[in-house]
Amino acid sequence: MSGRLDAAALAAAGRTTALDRRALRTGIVHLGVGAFFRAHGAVMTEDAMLAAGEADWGVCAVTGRSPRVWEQLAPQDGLFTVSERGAGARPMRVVSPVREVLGGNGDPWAVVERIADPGTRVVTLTVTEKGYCAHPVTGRLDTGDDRVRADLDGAPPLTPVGRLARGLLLRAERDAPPVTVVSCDNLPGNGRLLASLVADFAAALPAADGERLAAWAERSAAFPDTMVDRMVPATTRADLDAVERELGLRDEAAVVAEPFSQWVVEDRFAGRRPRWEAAGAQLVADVAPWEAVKLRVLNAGHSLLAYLGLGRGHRTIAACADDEALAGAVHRFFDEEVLPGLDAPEGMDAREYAASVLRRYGNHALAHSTAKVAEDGSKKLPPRLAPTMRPVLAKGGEPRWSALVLAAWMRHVAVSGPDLQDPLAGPLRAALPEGGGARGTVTALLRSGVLPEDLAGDERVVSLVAHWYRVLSAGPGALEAEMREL
Ligand SMILES: NC(=O)c1ccc[n+]([C@@H]2O[C@H](COP(=O)([O-])OP(=O)(O)OC[C@H]3O[C@@H](n4cnc5c(N)ncnc54)[C@H](O)[C@@H]3O)[C@@H](O)[C@H]2O)c1
Ligand SMILES: O=P(O)(O)OC[C@@H](O)[C@@H](O)[C@H](O)[C@H](O)CO
Repeated sequence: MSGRLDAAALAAAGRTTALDRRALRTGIVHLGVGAFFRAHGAVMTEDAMLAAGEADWGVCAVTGRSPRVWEQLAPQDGLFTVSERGAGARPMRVVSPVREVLGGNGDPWAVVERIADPGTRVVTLTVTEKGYCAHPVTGRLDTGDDRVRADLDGAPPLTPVGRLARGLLLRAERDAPPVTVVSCDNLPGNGRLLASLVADFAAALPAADGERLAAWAERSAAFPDTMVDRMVPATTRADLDAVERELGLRDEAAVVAEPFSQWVVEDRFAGRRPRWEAAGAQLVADVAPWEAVKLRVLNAGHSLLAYLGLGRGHRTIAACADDEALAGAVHRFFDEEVLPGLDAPEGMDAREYAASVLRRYGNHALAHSTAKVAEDGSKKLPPRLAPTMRPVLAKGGEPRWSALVLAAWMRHVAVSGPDLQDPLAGPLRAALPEGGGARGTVTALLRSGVLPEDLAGDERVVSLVAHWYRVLSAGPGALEAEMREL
C-alpha cells in the first residue's frame, strides 16, 4: 500500500505542483466539490492562472451534503489527480488550485464568511439541478422546502442559495467589492435562474435585510449564464487503484474524465475574474444557443440511453451505445426531433456536434454508469425534453422519441421501488396507481408536476408515452419490433 497523496508526499516523490502553492491566494469559493468541478472548473482555473501568471485565484472548496469529499480532499492539502480516458487522453495531472476545503454542513457560517471575504471575487457552483431548490412548477425558490424555510429563518444555512444569499448580505453589510457568481450546473439560463432564486430569498427575508441584499446584488453581483461540457463519471475503486499504480501515492479524491472539455461563459462579470479564456473557455455575449444545443442533444440523448439501457441491463453508457436498438433510437431522436427544432450558435454545425456526441457516448474507457446518469430524472428531463417537444407539437407532429425517453423514465420509476434516486422519489412512488396499467401510470406521472402543464395535459403526449410504456413493458424484442414499424 502506498502513502497518501499530500503536498509533502508529492515533494518527497520528486514531483512539484503546477502552481506555486506558497504564492497562491484565495479568490474563488466553490460550492459542491463533486467529480465534475474537480475535472472541469478546477483544471480550467489552474490553467488560467498558469497562462496569466496570476496567483490570486486559489479555491476554497466547500462540500455540500456529506463529509465524504472533505474526508478525501482535506488530508491531501486539497490536491487531487485528473486522469483522462479515451482516444487523445493526455497524461494524468495533479491539480493544485484548491487551498482550503470546508465541510459545509459542519460549519455553514464559515462558508458564509468565505463568500463575504473581500478577497473572494468569484463564487462557482456545481450542486446538481436539485441543489437549487426551485419549485418544479413555478421555477421560483421553493419556500415550502424545510431546508429553505430554515435558512430563511436564520438557521446555519444548508442550501446553496441560502449560503450564497447570506454571504452576499454580509458583503453588503461590509461594503465588500463586487462578486461574480458562476453556476456550472446543467440548467438552462443557470445564471439568471440563480439570480432570481437569490432575489426570491431576499424577498422572503425581513424587509431591512431583504432590501439591502436585493439592492447590493443588483448593483454589485453578476450571475453570468454558462454552458459546461465534460463527461465525468463517479470515480470507482478500480480508478483509484489505477491512479495509485501510476502516481505511486494513494489519491482518494482522484477523478477520471473524457479528454473533451468545453466551457462557454457569458461575458458579464462584476469586477476581477480569472483569465479562463486563456485555458480554452469561450466568453460569449449569449450562452443560450450553446446551452440549448448541449442540453437537448447531449444530455437528452444521455437520458434516453440511460433509462432504456437500465431496462436492458446495461451498466455503462458505452454499453448502451453499442446496443443497436438504443443507438438507432438516439440517432433518430436527434435527426427527426431535436435537430430540426434547434437554432445552433453561429459557426456551429449541429449535425456534426450530434455526430461527435454519439462518438463520445461510445467511449469504453470511461465507464460512465447508467445509474448515475439516470439519477434525478424529475429535475433533469423537463429542460432536456420540453423545448424539443413544443415545436414538434406546434407543427402538428408527434414527438415520439421524446415520448420514448419519458416512457423509459416512467418504467424506471415504476420498477425501482425504494431504490429510486430522485428528489421527488416519495411523491412519484405515491403517484403510481395500484395495478399499474400503462395509461394510468403515464397519466399519474405526467400529472405529478414533473412536466409543464401544456405538455402533461396534451392528449397526444399522453397517448404517445402510454404507447411506448406498453412496448417497454412487453419484454425483449418489443422495442426493436416497434422501431422497425416507424
Ligand atoms: N459529471 C458530469 O459529467 C457533469 C458534466 C456537466 C455538468 N455537470 C453538472 O455538475 C453537477 C454535479 O456533477 P458531479 O459529477 O460533480 O456530481 P457528484 O455527485 O460528484 O457531486 C454532486 C455535488 O453536488 C452537491 N449536491 C448534491 N445535491 C445537493 C443538494 N441538494 N444541495 C446542495 N448540494 C448538493 C454534492 O454535495 C456534491 O458536491 C451535475 O448535476 C451537473 O449539473 C456534471
Ligand atoms: O450531470 P447530470 O446529472 O446533470 O447529467 C448526467 C449526464 O448527462 C451529464 O453529467 C453529462 O455527462 C455532462 O453534462 C456532459 O457534459
